[in-house]
Amino acid sequence: MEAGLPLPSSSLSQLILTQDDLKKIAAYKAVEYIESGMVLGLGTGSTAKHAVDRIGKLLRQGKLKDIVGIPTSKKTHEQALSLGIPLSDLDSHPVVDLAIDGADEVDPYLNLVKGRGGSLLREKMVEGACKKFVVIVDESKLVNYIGGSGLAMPVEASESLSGIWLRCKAQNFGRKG
Ligand SMILES: O=C[C@H](O)[C@H](O)[C@H](O)COP(=O)(O)O
Repeated sequence: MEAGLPLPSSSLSQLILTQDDLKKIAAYKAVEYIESGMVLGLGTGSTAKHAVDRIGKLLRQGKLKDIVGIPTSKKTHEQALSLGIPLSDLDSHPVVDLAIDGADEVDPYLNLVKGRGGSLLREKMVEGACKKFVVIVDESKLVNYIGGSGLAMPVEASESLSGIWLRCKAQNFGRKG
């Protein structure tokens, strides 16, 4: 199905949408928030991929102009390059106008689990620098509580991060350094 909304209402009752169709519809809706000239955070995963495809198409059609994309993974970098989306990084563009990405879980308070696709750290860097963050999910990602899917929980570990944690802990005990 080509998810070019709106769908004709007469055929709605006969449509059976796949999970991928739903991802695409959500992704295309998010892309409507993009304006020419924006610096965009480009998410990772099977849902965000539809958004990146759509951005590439709108650029080719001349409906979007002067977009700069900041990818959140090597895979997204390669996809965007193949679509001709101009790319940059946070050093050159420390403020991102809008980021679009999927999520692994969303609870009723809009808390998220992200990173099951393996790009948690870069996503946090890019999406933490954005003015607006649009998260696109199909209903399979909705949970009553974080962890409710019962699937793996992405965990981030690095020497520098544990260093930060140790420093915070030391300060809590009233020590410096
Ligand atoms: O690291 C991956 C990202 O957080 C993805 O946005 C997340 O895993 C959702 O991916 P998908 O859209 O493929 O379900």
